[in-house]
Amino acid sequence: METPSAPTGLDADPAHIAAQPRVQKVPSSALTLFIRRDFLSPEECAELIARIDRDRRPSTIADANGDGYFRTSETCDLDTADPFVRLIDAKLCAFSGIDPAHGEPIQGQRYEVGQEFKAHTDFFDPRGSDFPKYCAVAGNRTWTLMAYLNQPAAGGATRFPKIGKTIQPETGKLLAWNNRTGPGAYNDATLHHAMKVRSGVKYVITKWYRERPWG
Ligand SMILES: O=C(O)CCC(=O)C(=O)O
Ligand SMILES: [Fe+2]
Repeated sequence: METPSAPTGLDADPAHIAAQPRVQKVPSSALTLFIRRDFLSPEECAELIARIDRDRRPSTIADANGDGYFRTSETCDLDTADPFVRLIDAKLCAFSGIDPAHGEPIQGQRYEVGQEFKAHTDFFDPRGSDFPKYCAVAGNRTWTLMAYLNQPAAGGATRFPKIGKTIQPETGKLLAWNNRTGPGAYNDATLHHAMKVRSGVKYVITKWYRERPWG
């Protein structure tokens, strides 16, 4: 793995992301969304999958809406003391250019056949009842980085219905998007649906950044 340079910004600079090798910008005036294929190597993905399989638990949601099938996957809080996880985190922070202090610990998500995470935004609804619980200290989410760790045999795409874009899982492929349009302004065009896996198992990691330092 290359040694990532130290990130310094409090928010991602889209120009910093766009300037990196092999980065594609999804054409959309409504949403800043980048794709970087092969961001993680197959070996890095395999190491992360092993940790997710070992430590997974049922996923949860904020502002539960009464739909018990809204998010049926499993989640893993990757160990922030694990040197391998720290390397992956540094690589993500170098890509985003955001100060690591603003990052939540990386999570893993695992979906079996029929499991999904229905259309949602990663930012928390400032009017939602769970907002103080999740956002009092660090504020809302700013950027999302998400990497697919494998390619399930069928299904498991990530659909952004408001911009009409569906992204297929591929081992090591990274997505990065801005959840905000400006300070305190959250972008509904980030709505996305982790669609049902039809065959095989799907694994991803998610890295979310906050308006203020985490914890
Ligand atoms: O698994 C995916 O494709 C998306 C995951 C996601 O949206 C999330 O964990 O917030
Ligand atoms: Fe999400």
